[in-house]
Amino acid sequence: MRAGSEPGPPAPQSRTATGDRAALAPAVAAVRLAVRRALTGLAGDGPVLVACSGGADSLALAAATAFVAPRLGRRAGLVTVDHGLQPGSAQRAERVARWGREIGLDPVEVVPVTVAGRPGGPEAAAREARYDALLAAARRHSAAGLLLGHTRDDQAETVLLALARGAGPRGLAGMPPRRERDGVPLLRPLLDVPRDDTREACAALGLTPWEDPHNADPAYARSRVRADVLPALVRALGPGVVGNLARTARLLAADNAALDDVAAAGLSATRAAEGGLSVDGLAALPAAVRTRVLHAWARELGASPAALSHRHVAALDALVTDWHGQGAVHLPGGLLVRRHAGRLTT
Ligand SMILES: Nc1ncnc2c1ncn2[C@@H]1O[C@H](COP(=O)(O)OP(=O)(O)OP(=O)(O)O)[C@@H](O)[C@H]1O
Repeated sequence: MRAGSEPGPPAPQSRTATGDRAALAPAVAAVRLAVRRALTGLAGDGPVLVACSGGADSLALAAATAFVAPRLGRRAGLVTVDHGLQPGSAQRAERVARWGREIGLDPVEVVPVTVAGRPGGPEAAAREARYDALLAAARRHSAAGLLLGHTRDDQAETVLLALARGAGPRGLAGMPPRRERDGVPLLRPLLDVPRDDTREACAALGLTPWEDPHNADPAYARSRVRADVLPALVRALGPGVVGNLARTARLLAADNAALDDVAAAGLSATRAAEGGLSVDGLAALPAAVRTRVLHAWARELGASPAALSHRHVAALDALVTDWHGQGAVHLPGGLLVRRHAGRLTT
């Protein structure tokens, strides 16, 4: 989590934070190109909103968006969330907002959130509060997209963390460059941009990013991956590792999309006329499709995706493939699924 910034004075060589001479820096050009690709062909007339913490990634993203969006005939704004968790966070958020207005972003908003009282650990609670606030701001402004600053390095870390917890293809596909959440298109234009480029772009533009102490805190698995694991892999296997991990995510995302389509058709085909799903129909499907059908069905029944685990799906699958008269399967949300008369039913 990053929650504020202190954009510094313009560097001597740059006239403004988005000025022409700064465009000579290759990193600035790389970030702008990535933003241009993400915004080209974007549907809707509303502004795009950059979610900006003041960290290097979202600062470089905001600067590039302020430059690119008007050239594509699109308004661009900025939202910064004040989690209120660290002393001075409100002032930091105000500085980010002031900088955003100075470089021509409009609308610009600081949104304070209350993290306490939300379920989960402090990081998860802050993330939930942040996304709620960002999505609400995007809806308020009828935004065509909410832009997040995740980089290629974030993607590589996500893939490694997924591998380490034994995730399936869905987890290994990492973060999508684009997806709809609560009616708002979330865009991650920098997923192919190395983190070093966002830092270099900030330096070239004379911006001083805020360094979130959480990002270096070894209490968090992601921080340890960032500080120790990825650098060790790069030392052992070469600098291509980061890009390769991100490519694995892209490849798996494409496979997932195709398999999800097949599973949607499989779900329709296995629905029983009396309700529930036909066991024979499910048994005839390849395992990779069947487990997706069961996952999609469980969600349809009301199991929350966050709480639905590999274990739940495996237990549903066992009702089909390892039937020995076992009892009902408990799904999150108090749902019970049992096998009866050749069908899975609630
Ligand atoms: N305080 C904030 N205000 C606005 N946007 C933010 C804030 N913090 C993070 N973001 C946005 O989220 C992006 C990812 O930030 P970060 O990696 O710190 O979050 P995270 O906790 O890993 O979130 P995620 O669940 O998206 O992985 C940033 O690049 C930025 O676009």
